[in-house]
Amino acid sequence: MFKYKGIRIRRFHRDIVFIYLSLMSLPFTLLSISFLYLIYVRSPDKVIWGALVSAVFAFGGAIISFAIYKKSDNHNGFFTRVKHRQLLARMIIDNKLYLAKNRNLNNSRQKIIYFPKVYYHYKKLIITVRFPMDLQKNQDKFNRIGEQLEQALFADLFDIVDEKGFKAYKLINDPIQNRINITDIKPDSKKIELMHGFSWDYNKFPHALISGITGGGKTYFIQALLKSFIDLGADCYVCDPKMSDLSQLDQVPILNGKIFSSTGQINKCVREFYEQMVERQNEYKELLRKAGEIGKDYRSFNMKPKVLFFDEYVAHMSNLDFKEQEKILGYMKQIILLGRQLGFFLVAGMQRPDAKYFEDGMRDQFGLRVSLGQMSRSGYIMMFGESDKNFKVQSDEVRGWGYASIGGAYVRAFFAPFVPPEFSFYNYLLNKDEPS
Ligand SMILES: Nc1ncnc2c1ncn2[C@@H]1O[C@H](COP(=O)(O)OP(=O)(O)OP(=O)(O)O)[C@@H](O)[C@H]1O
Repeated sequence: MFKYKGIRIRRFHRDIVFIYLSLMSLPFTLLSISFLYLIYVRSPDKVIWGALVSAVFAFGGAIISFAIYKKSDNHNGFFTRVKHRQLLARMIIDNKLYLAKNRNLNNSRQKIIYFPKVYYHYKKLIITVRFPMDLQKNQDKFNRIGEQLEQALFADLFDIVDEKGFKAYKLINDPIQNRINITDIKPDSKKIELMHGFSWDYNKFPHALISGITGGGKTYFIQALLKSFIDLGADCYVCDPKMSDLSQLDQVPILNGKIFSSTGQINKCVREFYEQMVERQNEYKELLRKAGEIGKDYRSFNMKPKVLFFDEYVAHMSNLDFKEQEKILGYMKQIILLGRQLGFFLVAGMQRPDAKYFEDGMRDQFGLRVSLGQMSRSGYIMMFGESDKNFKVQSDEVRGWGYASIGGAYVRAFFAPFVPPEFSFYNYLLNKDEPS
């Protein structure tokens, strides 16, 4: 079946921006020339004045064209995409990724006999660049071109797909542009949008693991998830041993009595959350038996989701004695294992996912994994496993940035929903009705 691969990159694309600008200025230039010609024919004595007016008009046209170009060269505008094509053409030409031969023995000028079939495709914020796998001289280079593409296009590589005859690199253009505001998160029974074009299907990939250096934005991101689940009508519980901003939320009716900070309270909360899940499991089995169906989940029986937010999970665990640790770990494993179908979700925050408290492949069971702020290579490996991702650092001015992966897919650059200074989470929750 025919599949649209995108716009083929041609040699002339190396100057495509200039070509577009010239075409846009052309009407102005033609009008100027016509005007000058008219003056010359009708009043030759005013030709100097006419030339001046024409020049100003043509120059104005060039400026307008340039202004349109500048305006459209951001936010994934038309010229951003034109520029990408220019960059790709230049990359192919400057790196001699084509085949050429001398025109003849006496002429050292070269004739290109093979220009690779590279395609550029852009849809819904995603750039796909396809390189040919045609056994030509550069196939090896095209197999390892991801990092170069990221740098040239100023984009984040999030997937590489092998297609028939092509290798497709998928990138997000300047990912910070896809950042959303905390007030723009509109969760539904299927997903929570975390960035434009990046949503978390929490039923399919349940539980979230969030790590981050101090000041990386963990608490803010946990707040964004808490807000989303509360908006969904979920029953939320918060364990916050650090007594951060989250602890203050105990004052709002919707979270009253559901925020825990001391070691004893937190252990009790985890145990009770687990017990509620076991209770629901029995109820669910009964309902399922009556309905005589399989393959359903909590949503089929109008059960509301329940979410346990556990910040500083590792710090809390390291304060417990061995016996208590075993107990909490046991509850956590069960919640992770059975929670999806029953609508019991876990959002765990920590500085580093210490392997000691994530035994038996527990880490891989977290559907959403997010690291915030700059982490060490070993920290990234702990979060996402071994990957060839090129982890870059953002400027100090940007807060709440990091990397994310859903369902073990390719790790991608992430910007947590932006929380503007005027947004008061406390006031927002004050106006929320308690879940029935
Ligand atoms: N998503 C965001 N939107 C706006 N500002 C943010 C965001 N994330 C972080 N910040 C800024 O960074 C600061 C630190 O964020 P936060 O308190 O979430 O860090 P943290 O990782 O929880 O740190 P710690 O572990 O030390 O508490 C915030 O006070 C805020 O100014």
